Amino acid sequence: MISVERLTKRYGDVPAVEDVSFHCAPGTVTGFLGPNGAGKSTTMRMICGLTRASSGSATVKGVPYGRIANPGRHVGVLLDAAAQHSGRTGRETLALTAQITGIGQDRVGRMLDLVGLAGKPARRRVGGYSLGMRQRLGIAQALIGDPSVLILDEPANGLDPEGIFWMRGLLRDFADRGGTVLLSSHLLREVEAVADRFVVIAGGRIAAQGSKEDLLAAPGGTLARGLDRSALDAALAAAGLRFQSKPDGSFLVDAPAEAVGRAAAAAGAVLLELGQAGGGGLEELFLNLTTGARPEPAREGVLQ
Ligand SMILES: Nc1ncnc2c1ncn2[C@@H]1O[C@H](COP(=O)(O)OP(=O)(O)OP(=O)(O)O)[C@@H](O)[C@H]1O
Repeated sequence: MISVERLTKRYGDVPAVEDVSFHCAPGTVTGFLGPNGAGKSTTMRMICGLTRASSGSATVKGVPYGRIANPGRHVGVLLDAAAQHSGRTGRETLALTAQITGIGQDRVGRMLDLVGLAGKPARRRVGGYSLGMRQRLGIAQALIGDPSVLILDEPANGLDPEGIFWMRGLLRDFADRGGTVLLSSHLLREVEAVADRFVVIAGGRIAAQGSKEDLLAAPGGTLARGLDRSALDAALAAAGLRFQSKPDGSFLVDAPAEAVGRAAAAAGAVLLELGQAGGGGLEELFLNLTTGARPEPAREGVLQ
């Protein structure tokens, strides 16, 4: 469990994070989303005790991170894959982490296997690693202590499509076995594919949070487009349906798709498109929430 309560960070007069609260439960992957400079990394750093909060608090498994004895056994953290020591090999890096964490060295080989760095890559110096390889090594470091919580800042950065697919499976499996995952990413489709909950932050404030189902649920209504705009307009009106026309020539109808289809059929209006409105997924949600003005404080599960 990760609990963040009214976390705030100011750099001088500039607020980087303001009044941010959310919870990540065991068995779930929480996608932490926001545009550049939104405050994701600062929030994650505060959770991990690397940046001191101006106010508010964060706990992991009920205690502040800094008070967890041997945190690597409980919380796997990957905040900056580029920060690894470039002179050590991948295997040496993991061996050192295992030693510090008090983990048997046998787990080093298992983790290298798991992240796809076994063999020759493990013997190479990290300085010669690609960003994707560093991310894999960072994930191995995060997992080596067999933690129940993972905090990962942009772990998919630099991974190729196969790597992203692999990581998605790894995180899903981790959560399905009862683990807690907090994951920030710019790769919206990847987050959409793996996360159960989203926390969206913009301008340092929570713009929305809730379950995937709640946040991505269509606002209701049916989107319809006809071959002849005025014919469909007349058909919808004749059926007594409430609707509004959109600038692109389609109609947003306050009725199920079947009713719209029947209205069009009854009037002989040819339909080119008929579907649920608002199916733009996470990308549309993200853009709606984060484009433009600084949002006001949000309520749980409610979009601003
Ligand atoms: N050490 C610092 N000193 C001053 N301002 C900072 C510092 N660290 C972060 N900031 C500012 O705080 C705000 C939030 O930054 P943060 O790195 O947390 O955003 P982010 O959501 O992680 O962005 P990105 O997606 O680009 O990594 C930004 O305006 C940033 O410039």
